[in-house]
Amino acid sequence: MTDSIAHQQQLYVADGLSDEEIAQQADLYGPLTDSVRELIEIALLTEVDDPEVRAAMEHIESAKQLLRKQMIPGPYGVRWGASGQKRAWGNAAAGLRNAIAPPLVIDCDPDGRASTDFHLGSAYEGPAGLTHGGVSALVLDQVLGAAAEAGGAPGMTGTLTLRYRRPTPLGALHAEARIDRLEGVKTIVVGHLAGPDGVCVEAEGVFILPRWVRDRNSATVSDPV
Ligand SMILES: CCCCCCCC(=O)SCCNC(=O)CCNC(=O)[C@H](O)C(C)(C)COP(=O)(O)OP(=O)(O)OC[C@H]1O[C@@H](n2cnc3c(N)ncnc32)[C@H](O)[C@@H]1OP(=O)(O)O
Repeated sequence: MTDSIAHQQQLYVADGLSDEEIAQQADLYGPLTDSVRELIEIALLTEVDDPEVRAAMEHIESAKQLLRKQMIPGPYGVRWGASGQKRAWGNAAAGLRNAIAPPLVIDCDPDGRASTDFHLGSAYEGPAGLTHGGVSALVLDQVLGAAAEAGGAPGMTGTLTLRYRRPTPLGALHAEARIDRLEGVKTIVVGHLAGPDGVCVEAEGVFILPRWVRDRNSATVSDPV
């Protein structure tokens, strides 16, 4: 086993938190994440002058010092509570504690479907006024992966194929995915990202449970994503 796989395995943790403790953490840190996300947008768009910018930076520096007093060594990893509730709170697309995540709140169906309605603000711009193509890929990777997981055939993304059919606006968007078929250890998922004028990006993903997960029986590390 390579060092990188061993390191990755250590980040799948059953920490035994109760649902109540998890809800308390979500209530505490979720609003912090929302606030930082809002700060990103404000920092991007503000046009205040030098004194206000300098004063704001001092406040931000104070906040950083407060929050740094006690830290996870990082990264967050994936954790399961006592009831089996999964927390991928560091996830770049959907993590409750990750301010760069849009965030996606994904509805999942055990028949292998997933969908999400979400909003992308100015921080996700690529071409002027439009969503960055890499952000579209991020969203679709996550939603397709969630469909694979929901259908009981999770995996890491082996291949993600995208067709950008029309520009994706910023603002209110929708993404959905479904398992198309299973081929041995591969789960093939199809989906799309749509704006108010229809489908903008079509996607097909091949999701594969890594060999090290396939080879071991431990329930605590049965889900690599
Ligand atoms: C709810 C959560 C949603 C999360 C969504 C987000 C998911 C992610 O972003 S994951 C991060 C991005 N992906 C990665 O970093 C993956 C990196 N790659 C790997 O870890 C490995 O190459 C992995 C797991 C894809 C395959 O490795 P391994 O399990 O050893 O494959 P291996 O046993 O050689 O091959 C198994 C089968 O898959 C096929 N295969 C292997 N790699 C790929 C690939 N990249 N694409 C397509 N097929 C592949 C093989 O041909 C073989 O097919 P068959 O059974 O028909 O002969």
